[in-house]
Amino acid sequence: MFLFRLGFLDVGWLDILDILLVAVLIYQIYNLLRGSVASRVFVGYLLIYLLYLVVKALGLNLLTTILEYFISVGALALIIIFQQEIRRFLLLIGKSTNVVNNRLMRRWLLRQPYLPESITPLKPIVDACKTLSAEFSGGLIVIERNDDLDKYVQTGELINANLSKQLLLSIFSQYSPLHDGAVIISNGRIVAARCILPVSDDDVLPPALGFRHRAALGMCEATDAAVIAVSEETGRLALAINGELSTNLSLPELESRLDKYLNEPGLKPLGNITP
Ligand SMILES: Nc1ncnc2c1ncn2[C@@H]1O[C@H](COP(=O)(O)OP(=O)(O)OP(=O)(O)O)[C@@H](O)[C@H]1O
Repeated sequence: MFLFRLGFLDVGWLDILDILLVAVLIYQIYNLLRGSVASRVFVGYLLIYLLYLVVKALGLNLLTTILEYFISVGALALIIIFQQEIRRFLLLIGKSTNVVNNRLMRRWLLRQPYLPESITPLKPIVDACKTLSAEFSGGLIVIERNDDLDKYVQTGELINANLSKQLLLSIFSQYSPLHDGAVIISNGRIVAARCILPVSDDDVLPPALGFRHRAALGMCEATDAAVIAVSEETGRLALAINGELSTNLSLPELESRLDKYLNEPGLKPLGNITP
């Protein structure tokens, strides 16, 4: 598998593949830790490891032995320090390979027949967000994509009604007994309200953002749903998708991001946003 020679090094296809895989891994770890205290610990550990390699190459035996001990104990310490990040990383991997909860995979693997789904129009959702934002009413709206959200539906009150802007506004009205928690929307229907979502423990979130936003982020870390949070304090709109929370979105931005994410080719159709 020899490809070319770099100085005294023989480089093959497998070496290139190896380098690419390590680069992807380091990039993913960097993305996961970006901005957190853990990232500084990671850089510190990496520097000590580089020092170890240099010291070993120079043949400084005593220092090499000390650093070897430090690195092996450090590996254990890293697992403890990074437990939240490791958990999030494993959750992301599990989410992307989630066969049981993924309806497309289930259909394909278990040969379940294709049942035509009704579509979720985005316009009533976006219109409701506009009003909620203007009136400084808090809102938390989960829109199902492929992952089954039944587990979260069970934590709230079942509604199973046609999706409409008015119904969403009634649910999130401060006088409604259902306004706390999240609304879950699936296949053009408001399935449940007052649902409890998993809360993210990401320490990169600005302290100004409270549990509504943490719940939005937590839900999109655990599933592939899109989650909209309307802030009661500021009226600002935020959208959580694929483990990332985008805050301070304008209404057109919210519309286009939702449209792009939910109507991606290969997914069940969810309808278009009409202006
Ligand atoms: N885990 C959760 N699941 C569902 N809803 C939640 C969860 N945690 C909080 N909420 C909802 O968020 C509401 C407000 O929480 P909080 O004030 O901490 O949020 P926030 O992010 O600061 O948003 P806001 O800007 O609207 O105040 C709660 O009353 C509740 O309705």
